[in-house]
Order: sequence, then C-alpha cells, then structure tokens
Amino acid sequence: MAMHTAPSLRIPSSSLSLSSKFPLSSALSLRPFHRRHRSLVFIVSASLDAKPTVLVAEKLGEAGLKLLKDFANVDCSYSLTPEELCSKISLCDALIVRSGTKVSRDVFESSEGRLKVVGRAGVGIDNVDLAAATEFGCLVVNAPTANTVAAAEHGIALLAAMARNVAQADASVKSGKWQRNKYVGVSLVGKTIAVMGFGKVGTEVARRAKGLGMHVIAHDPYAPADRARAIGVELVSFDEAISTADFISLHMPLTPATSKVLNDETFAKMKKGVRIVNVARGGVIDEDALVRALDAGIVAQAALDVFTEEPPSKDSKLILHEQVTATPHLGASTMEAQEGVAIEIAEAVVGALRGELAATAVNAPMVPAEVLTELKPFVDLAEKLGRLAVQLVTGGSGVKTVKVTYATSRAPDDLDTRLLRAMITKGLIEPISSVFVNLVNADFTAKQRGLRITEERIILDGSPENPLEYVQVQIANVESRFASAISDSGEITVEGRVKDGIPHLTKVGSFEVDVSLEGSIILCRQVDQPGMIGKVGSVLGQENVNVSFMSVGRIAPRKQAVMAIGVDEQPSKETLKKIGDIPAVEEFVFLKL
Ligand SMILES: NC(=O)c1ccc[n+]([C@@H]2O[C@H](COP(=O)([O-])OP(=O)(O)OC[C@H]3O[C@@H](n4cnc5c(N)ncnc54)[C@H](O)[C@@H]3O)[C@@H](O)[C@H]2O)c1
Ligand SMILES: O=C(O)[C@H](O)COP(=O)(O)O
Repeated sequence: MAMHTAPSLRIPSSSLSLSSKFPLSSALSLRPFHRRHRSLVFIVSASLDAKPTVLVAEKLGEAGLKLLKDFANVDCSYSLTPEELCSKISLCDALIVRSGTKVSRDVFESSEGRLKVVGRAGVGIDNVDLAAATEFGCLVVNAPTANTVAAAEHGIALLAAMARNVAQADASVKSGKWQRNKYVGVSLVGKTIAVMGFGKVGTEVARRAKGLGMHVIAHDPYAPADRARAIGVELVSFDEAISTADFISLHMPLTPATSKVLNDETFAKMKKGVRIVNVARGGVIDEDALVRALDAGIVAQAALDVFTEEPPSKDSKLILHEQVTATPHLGASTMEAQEGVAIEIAEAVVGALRGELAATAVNAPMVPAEVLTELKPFVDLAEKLGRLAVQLVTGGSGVKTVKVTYATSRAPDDLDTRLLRAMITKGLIEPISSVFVNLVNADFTAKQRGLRITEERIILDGSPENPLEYVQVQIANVESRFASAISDSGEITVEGRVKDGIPHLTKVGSFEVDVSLEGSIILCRQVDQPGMIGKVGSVLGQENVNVSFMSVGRIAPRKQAVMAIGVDEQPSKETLKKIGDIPAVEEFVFLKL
C-alpha cells in the first residue's frame, strides 16, 4: 500500500462547466476546455461576430454599466412586471438584478435556453430560483464582498440612532413638538455588545463598536477564536452572549439553525432592557415574539433593516411599535457600496460570458450524466461526511485544517477528485454559513474562510472498477463535542464507504461503526454491556422515532463502545435527554445530515 499526495488540479481560467443539455443562443458557442476532460467540462464563450445582450433589471452603478457596455449590448429596464421580464428574457444572454426582482422558474423557462448568466448585485440570492437556474444550465453569480462595510456601517448607524431615539425624536420635532425629556437616550460607551455571527459584516461591526468604547463579545460557533482575539473580541456561548449583552447585533446567515433563533425562550434569557439591531435577515427573529418582548419591556428597543416579509404589511405591529426603528433593507445602499457591487457583478457577468471561471458562482455546474452516475453515491458520501465532521466540532474552536483521504485502486488520472473535494467543502461550510458552495467556487470559498483542505490518496491493490474504497475526513486542531470522535492521532475523524450504492458511515474517531447516511444520526458512547441497544431503541420507540440502522463499534468486549443509530425523524430534546440519562451512556450527540 503506497501513499501519494493527490495532484493539485488546475482549472484553466477560461473554463466554466455548464451543461450541453440546453440549446445555446446564437451568440454563444460550446467547446471542450481540455482534451482529457472532453466529456466532463465545457466552456461557454461569446462568439466573435455577435455581441451578447445583458438586461439590467434594477439600478446599477455607472462604473459597472460602463464595463458591461464595453462588452455587450445593455438594456436597462427597471421596474419590469414579472410578465414583462418573461417576455424580454428570450432576447438576453445575461440578467442583472438586486433583491427586488424575482428570478423565478418562469424566467428561465421563458428564456428558451438563451439566458446563460444571472448576476445578483449583492450577497443574498433568495430571490433567484437556483434549482431552476441549474436545471436550465444558467450560471448564477453574486457580489459577496463589496457591500460588507456598508452593511456594517448601517448596523452602527442603527445602533447609535436607536440608543439616542433619533428617528422618534425627528418625527416628534417635525410634528411641531419639543419633547426633550421624552427622548433621553442611553450611552454606548462601556456597554456590552454581543455580535452574533462573526463573519465579514460581524467582524466590521465589532471593530467599529470597539472604537465607540464598547465591550465587544461575539458568538459564532464556527469562527476561529484567534481571529476574534486579534481584534480584542471574546468568543462566548450563545447563552452567555444573549444573557450578558446590553446590545445584541445580528450578523449570521438565515439557515435552519438560525431561523427564529431569537424567540420567546431566548428573549426570556436576555437582560431586561436589552436593545437589538438586525441587518442580517428578518427570519432570524420570531417577529411576533419580538413584539411580545418589547411590550413586556424585556427588549427596550429594536432597530431593524430586514424583515421576514419585505416590504412588511402596512399594519405590522412590529413596524408600528414606538420602540422600533425600521429601515427598508438599506444595509447595502451607499453610493460607494453600489459602485463596488456594480463593478464586482459586471466583472463576474462579463467574465462568465467570456467563458472564464467565475469565482463567485453560486449554483452547481452541470456534470455529464455518465460521470455523475458513477460518482453520485460518492458525491453524497463526501457531502455528508463534511456535514457530520463540522457538526462534531465544539462551538468556538474554529475549523482551519481539514485532511481528506481517498482510498482507491484507480490511478490519479482516472479519478478526478474535484467534485468530491467540492462536496466535502460544501458539507463543511454550508451548515455554518450563508455561502453556496459548488464545484466552481469551493476552493475559492474555502480559501476565503481560511480553511485549508489537503488531500491524500491511498492507492490500494485490486480492481479499479469502483472509483473509491473509502473516504476519510479529518479536522485537526479542534475540540469535539463528542470526545470519541477524536482519533488516536488527535483529529476529529469520520470515514465512509458506499455499500450497494448507499453511503455509509464506517468509522468515527477510532471506532468502527456501520450506519447508512440517510435521515439523521445519534452517536452514543457507552460501556459495552448487554441490553444497551434495546434501552436506547425503546426510548426512541416511545416517541415514535423510527430507527433505520444501528451498529456498535467497540474496542474490546465490556469496554467502551460507540453506538451509531440512524433515525428517520428528529427526536425531541426530552427524548435525547432520556438517552443521555441512561446510566451506561457516557456521551452522545445528534447529527443532522
Ligand atoms: N441588510 C443588508 O443589506 C445586508 C447586506 C449584507 C449582508 N447582509 C446579511 O448579513 C449576514 C452576514 O453576512 P456576511 O457577509 O457577514 O456573511 P458571512 O458568511 O461572512 O458571515 C456569517 C457568519 O455567521 C456565522 N454563523 C453561522 N451560523 C451561526 C450561528 N448559528 N450562530 C452564530 N453565527 C453563525 C458563520 O460562521 C459566519 O462567520 C447575512 O445574513 C447576509 O445576508 C445583509
Ligand atoms: O444580500 C445583500 O447583499 C443585501 O441584503 C443587500 O440587498 P440589496 O442589493 O437588495 O440592497
């Protein structure tokens, strides 16, 4: 058995993988980018004799428009109805929007195969139907960095305006009143602010809050503590952050884990009189619960730029609340940010139309059916191993170094691991971020987040019929919330194989297990003894949680063992607690796939 380092794969800068499944416009041609990858990846390029057409459907900065006009025919048509957009789109090769235009499946259908690139001039792409874009072979690119500072500045503007009642006092003066006693504010200096989500925007808010003399703490289960320490910020648990803060500023993405993360239960843990700023996404707050917390005086004030429904209804209790300052999603709306975003998106769209690799692509490129068919179960395995590994990390310890090992009988030239590495990266990053990861942007995204992924191949003897024997993912230099996931060499380790076309988890830490990667998984370390499977199974059965798979890996009889249990439904907190209360159970963790 020999060990080799996987060769680093270079994607030519002029390559862009898109499907050949859909007809291309007369302005675009399809050609293979590399002989060896003839069947795998194609580039889209503009032919020399026809200029592509770009439809700009929302106001875009002049510098971006100029870049577009140098390369394409540009049609600036703002405020189109959905019907008007659909009727124009079949004449366009690219479409540029902000958050105000819905790019629905109808748009892709109406384009009759001509639309090749959608550019989102900003970060969030909730208004673009990504699945439809991918299905129709349309690349979606965004501009993820140019509005970071603008969003942070708006957060600080809301913070200060809220603390000094600027909006309320302004309205009062304009209505002819002079209420100096009513609008006494609170000071920022010396107060504690909890920055929830220490990513691009959160970091900039933290820096600025320190400049205002505030004590800054942050909660972000996935941010490296040393990055926070470097700017004098302490990373703390969620509960500590919300219970000690005078001000809470939200900067996490909207994901299943952060949806309505501020709710009745969490408001009850906050300091009475806390003040909240939200420039992230409306959905991270349960808005009805916020109204209750404001009425009860738990939350003294809130300053909100984003809402679950935009625009919110005119009679929204939240918007009309006297202690709420609201702005209409203005975080990215500065002249400078809009110029920056315009340039960033214009460069990305022109690059994509030229056939260059888009570093800010957000939807998955199409891989030809025959390649996908062979790799499909391994692609699933790779993503799920990434998801499991990152969920095993203790919040606050920060993921920086990941090692992926592929055990295969295939020669390096016969196994292209880019898709697998991209899917592991996707699994590692997506549960903890608002970023969309795919083959095109995986390496860029990992690098941007300071995540180093190294690959090794273990070349096995035997038939190269199967692309892979097993895949192992290891995260180094982190603590685990399931200590048994740390292998003898000190890394969080998960390993998996494909059995009968289905991905299986076959190793956790140093324990051999075997559980199919479907539904969700409970890992449980216990003292190996008769009846354990029955005890855990019956706790789950009582709550009607269906067990799909169970396996026990142990060091030696009657010593420690790890039980892996596949479940179809998510057990309640009470049920999980009951499992933890079984005397022989030493630790357990619930992992979502
Ligand atoms: N109002 C606006 O106009 C505007 C402008 C830009 C960005 N945004 C929004 O701001 C948010 C942050 O954007 P960004 O560019 O900084 O994104 P980012 O991906 O750089 O940062 C998000 C951070 O949140 C962390 N995180 C993930 N899950 C978390 C959890 N459960 N608890 C705490 N932290 C968690 C991630 O680890 C990451 O560090 C996003 O929701 C984005 O859509 C809004
Ligand atoms: O996602 C974003 O970039 C922000 O929320 C800004 O959206 P906007 O471009 O509609 O202002």
